[in-house]
Amino acid sequence: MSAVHTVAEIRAAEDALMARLPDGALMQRAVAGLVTVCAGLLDGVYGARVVVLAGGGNNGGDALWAGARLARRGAHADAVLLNPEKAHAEGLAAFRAAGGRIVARDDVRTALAAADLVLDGILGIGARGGLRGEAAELARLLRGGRTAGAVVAVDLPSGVDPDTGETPGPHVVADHTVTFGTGKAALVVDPAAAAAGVLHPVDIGLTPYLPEPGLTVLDDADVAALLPDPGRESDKYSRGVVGVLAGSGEFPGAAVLAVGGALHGGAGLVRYAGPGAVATEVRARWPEAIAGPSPDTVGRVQAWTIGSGLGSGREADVAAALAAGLPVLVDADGLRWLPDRFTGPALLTPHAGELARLLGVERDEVEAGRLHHARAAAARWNAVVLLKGSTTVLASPDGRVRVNPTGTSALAAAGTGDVLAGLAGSLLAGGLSPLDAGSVAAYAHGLAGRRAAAASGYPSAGDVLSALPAVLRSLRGPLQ
Ligand SMILES: NC(=O)C1=CN([C@@H]2O[C@H](COP(=O)(O)OP(=O)(O)OC[C@H]3O[C@@H](n4cnc5c(N)ncnc54)[C@H](O)[C@@H]3O)[C@@H](O)[C@H]2O)[C@@H](O)CC1
Ligand SMILES: Nc1ncnc2c1ncn2[C@@H]1O[C@H](COP(=O)(O)OP(=O)(O)O)[C@@H](O)[C@H]1O
Ligand SMILES: [K+]
Repeated sequence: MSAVHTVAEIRAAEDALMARLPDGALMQRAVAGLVTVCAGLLDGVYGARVVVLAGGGNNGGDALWAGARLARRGAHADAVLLNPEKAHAEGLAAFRAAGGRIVARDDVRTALAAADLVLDGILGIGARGGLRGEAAELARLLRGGRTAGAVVAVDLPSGVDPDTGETPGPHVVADHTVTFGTGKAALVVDPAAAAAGVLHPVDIGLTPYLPEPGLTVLDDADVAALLPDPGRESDKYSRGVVGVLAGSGEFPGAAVLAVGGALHGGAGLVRYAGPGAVATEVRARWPEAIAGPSPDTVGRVQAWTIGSGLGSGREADVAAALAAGLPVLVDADGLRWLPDRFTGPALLTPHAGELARLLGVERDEVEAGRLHHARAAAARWNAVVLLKGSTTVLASPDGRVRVNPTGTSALAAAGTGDVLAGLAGSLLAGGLSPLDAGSVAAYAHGLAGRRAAAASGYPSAGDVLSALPAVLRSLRGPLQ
C-alpha cells in the first residue's frame, strides 16, 4: 500500500524530523535521491547538459543543490532563477561554487533546446494556484517540445495543486517526478497526475512522523489479502449470493456483462432480476445464473447490484431492491433513483457525467476536481462513491479515500462499467465493505483491462470480462 499525505501533514512531519537533524540535513537527503534518479536517466553525467528551473522556495533549493552535485560530476549546469532575490541562498551558492551558470533571459530558449535534462524546481508543496508570468511561459516552452531532454519534476510538477490533484492554471508537464517522503494527491489523481510522468519516491525518513494516511493506493498484496477466501466448508450460500438488477429491452447486454462480472467475483450464486426476454439472454450466456422477473421474486440475496443498462421506468424495481436493506451497489441508470440518504452499506459507481448530474454541476467540473466531487457525494448520500474515469477515485463518508492505480484507457469502452458493477457487487455479497469491494473490484478490473489489451488491440468489454478469472487467480492464487 502506498500512502498519500496532505501538505499540512507533511510540513508537521518535516518540522518534527528537522528538529532532530542538523540544519539542512533533510534537504540533503532529498537532493541525494534526486541526483541518483537524474544520473540514472542521463546517458552519463559527465558532459551532460542540465538546466535547473529554480523558484524562490525550498523546491528551488532542492533543484539548485542537485544541479550543483551534477555539475561537480562534470555536467554543464545552467540555472534559470525565477525569483532571483528569493533564490535559496545555500543552494545557489553551492550551484555557483560547482561551476553552474545563471542563464540570461535571452538565452533561456537556447539552453532548454540543448538540455539533456531539465529540473523543474519552480514550485513544490508550497504551490498555491497555477504558474504565472515567466514561470507559465517556461512551462509552455517545455510542453511545446523546446527541450529534447527529460523533464524531471522536483517533488511534484510545478503549478499543480498538491492536495487535490487539480490544475488551477498553467503547470509543468514532466516525464518523471522525484517525490520526497510520502505521496501527494497530485501524483495519483488526474488531471494533475497526468503531468507527473513516472514516479520515483525518495525516502527521507519522514514515515515515523506521519499520521495514518487518509488517502491510500492499494497494491497486489493488499488486494490479495482483501479478496474473499472461501473456507473448506463453504457452500454456495456462505460464499455470498448477489442479486443483479440490470439490463432492459434497450440494453440487454448490460445484464449479460454485469452477471458475468458477478459470477467471477467470488459469490457462490448470482440471481438475476429483470424482464423475461433479457433473462433469456442472460441464461443463454450464463446457465449457472438464476433468474426471476423482479427483486421481490428472484429469491434471497446478500447484496444487490442495481442499475447497469436499466433504462427508464424502473423506479419500482429499484425501490424494491433498496427496500431489502442489504448492502447495495448502485450504477448507471440506478443512480437516477437514489434515496435521500443511505442508512446501510452502499457503493455508488458513477462516471463523471453521472456524478455531475447527481451534484447539479457540469461534467468538466467533476473531471477537474475529482477528489472534491467524490467526497462531496459520499458525504451527501452517506455512501462510498467510486468515481470512474482515467483515475478511479473512491471516497468513503468516513473520510477515507482510495485511488486505483491499475486504470488503463483499454477500459474506456462501452460495457466495461457493467462488468465492474457485477464484480464489485459480488464482492459486497462476499462480505467486503463497500470501500473494500469497490477498490478491489476497480483494481482487478484495471488489471483485466491491461491483460485484455495485451491480447487484443482494442479489447471489448467481453474481452475484459474474459480476462478477469486469470487476473483474480494470479492475485489470490487458486482456490483450495
Ligand atoms: N521542509 C524541508 O525540509 C524540505 C523541503 N523540501 C522541498 O521543499 C519544498 C517546499 O518548499 P517551500 O515550502 O519553500 O515551497 P515551494 O518551494 O513550493 O514554494 C515557495 C513559495 O513560492 C510562492 N508561491 C506559491 N505559489 C505560487 C505561484 N502560483 N506562483 C508564484 N509563486 C508562488 C510562495 O510564496 C511559496 O511560499 C518541497 O516541495 C520540497 O521540494 C525537500 O527539500 C525536503 C525537505
Ligand atoms: N481514460 C480512461 N482510463 C482508464 N479507465 C477508464 C478511462 N475511461 C473510462 N475508464 C473506465 O472504464 C469503465 C467505463 O465505465 P462506464 O463509464 O460506466 O461505461 P459503461 O456504462 O459503458 O460500461 C470504468 O471502469 C472507468 O473507470
Ligand atoms: K517542482
